[in-house]
Amino acid sequence: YLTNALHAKCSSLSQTGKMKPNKHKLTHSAEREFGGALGATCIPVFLPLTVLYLLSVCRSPAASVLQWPPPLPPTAHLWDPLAVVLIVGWITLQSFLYLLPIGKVSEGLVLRDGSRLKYPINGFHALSITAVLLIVCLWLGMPHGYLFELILPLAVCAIGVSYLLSMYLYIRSFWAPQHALSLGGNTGNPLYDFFMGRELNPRIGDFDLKYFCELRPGLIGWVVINLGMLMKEVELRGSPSLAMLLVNGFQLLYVTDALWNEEAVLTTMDIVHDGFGFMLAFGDLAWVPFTYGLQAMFLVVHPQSLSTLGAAGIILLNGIGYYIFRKSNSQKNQFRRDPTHKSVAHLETIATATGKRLLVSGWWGFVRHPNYLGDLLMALAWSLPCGMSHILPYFYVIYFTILLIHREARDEKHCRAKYGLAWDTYCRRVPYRIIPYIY
Ligand SMILES: NC(=O)C1=CN([C@@H]2O[C@H](COP(=O)(O)OP(=O)(O)OC[C@H]3O[C@@H](n4cnc5c(N)ncnc54)[C@H](OP(=O)(O)O)[C@@H]3O)[C@@H](O)[C@H]2O)C=CC1
Ligand SMILES: CC(C)=CCC[C@@H](C)[C@H]1CC=C2C3=C(CC[C@@]21C)[C@@]1(C)CC[C@H](O)C(C)(C)[C@@H]1CC3
Repeated sequence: YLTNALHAKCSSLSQTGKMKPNKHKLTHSAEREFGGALGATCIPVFLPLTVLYLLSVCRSPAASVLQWPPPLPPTAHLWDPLAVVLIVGWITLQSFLYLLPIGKVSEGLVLRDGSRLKYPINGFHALSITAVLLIVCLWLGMPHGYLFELILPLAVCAIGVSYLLSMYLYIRSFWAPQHALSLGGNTGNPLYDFFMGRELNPRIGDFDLKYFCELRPGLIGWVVINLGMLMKEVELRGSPSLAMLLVNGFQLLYVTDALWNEEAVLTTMDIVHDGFGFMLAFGDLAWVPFTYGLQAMFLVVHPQSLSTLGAAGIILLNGIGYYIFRKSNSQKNQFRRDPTHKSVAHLETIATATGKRLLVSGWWGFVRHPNYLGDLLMALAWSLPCGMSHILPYFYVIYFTILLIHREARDEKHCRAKYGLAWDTYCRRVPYRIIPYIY
């Protein structure tokens, strides 16, 4: 209800706030997330250091997070001009592919001023063209395994780019009209707003910066780095291991799925609700490509032997996770886009005061976040090929559990504000959040 009141307030402000730099704040400090101003000050320092620490530990022979002193690299190993060329070249290539007039154009959800933004749906084309370019480069003899040596300078450079981008986003947001500002990132506290992001959908012309960063350079970069680790293994041992093939295959499936179903990202919390600030810029450009693939990097230095039965079990786990993840996400997207479609029309729903309905049967009647459950099962399957001897390859599944529990709580708060009593009824009908009978 508070959100709706703010929506109405912002729509009226939008009539006046177009030309002058905006200085108004839209929310009050009581609603701050991520530990408020203190969290927003510490996280931008702590997380970039965590990326560099994890990469260093992963490449060390012990690969132990408890190792003291930690195996930190000399500063000279953190910098290489080639990394700058590769990162700038990579972002330029992905921007060029984003702008290619191929694929369809889709509309996002209705914004506070009643308008809808248009988005190019050509992510899968971008992935395919990148794959062809990569194959040509490999065929011409490009030493792709060198990414293993270059990983720290690449990460430093990506972190630098995410800082520069966040500063640009923060500054330009003061010229955005009021209705284009996010409701959560405009408290008036510069550090907090820098972290959360002031502007909702910053664009340069038709180029949507948040949508581009969410799915292109980081996500595709992640699987390109994974392939680099596979090539490094081939250099060292003559052929890729089964564990490395599984990790590469699973994560490639995940990224391909995200780009194949690109349109679905238009209804996620990040695009609809969150501003574009340091959290997402750093998450998309540095955190995802350099920590989500730690398993492949771990396998280069710590080879694992995997039995056929073990591999079959892990493939089955990933398959089940993927099935739940895909089916539940597709069911909700289909329902939100067209509730009368034959695949969802038979499902039981409850009405809400907003006019939108909530599913209470099918996947969304099983638990309140079936998509998170599937995602978590996949996360576990990505770590298991690395064996049980180290905790480091399980970093992703541990971090992801924390992220999704926190995300679920944030979403719950938004839904309760949006749907009021209907949300409480839904929670009574579907009591478990992510894991049936457990959580
Ligand atoms: N790999 C990674 O790092 C990450 C992956 N993810 C994945 O991204 C995907 C999207 O996640 P996310 O954006 O967090 O959230 P969801 O896709 O789960 O969307 C939540 C929204 O769905 C709608 N909704 C909730 N319950 C119902 C219902 N019963 N019936 C109809 N609509 C409902 C509500 O929005 P409304 O009613 O307004 O439509 C709610 O705000 C997930 O699969 C998640 O696992 C997410 C974060 C990180
Ligand atoms: C620690 C830190 C800075 C966290 C920031 C969070 C981001 C890394 C994630 C927030 C939501 C994300 C999503 C995906 C990747 C990670 C981030 C950006 C996603 C693109 C992965 C692929 C999925 O299929 C997806 C498209 C559903 C998903 C959307 C959310």
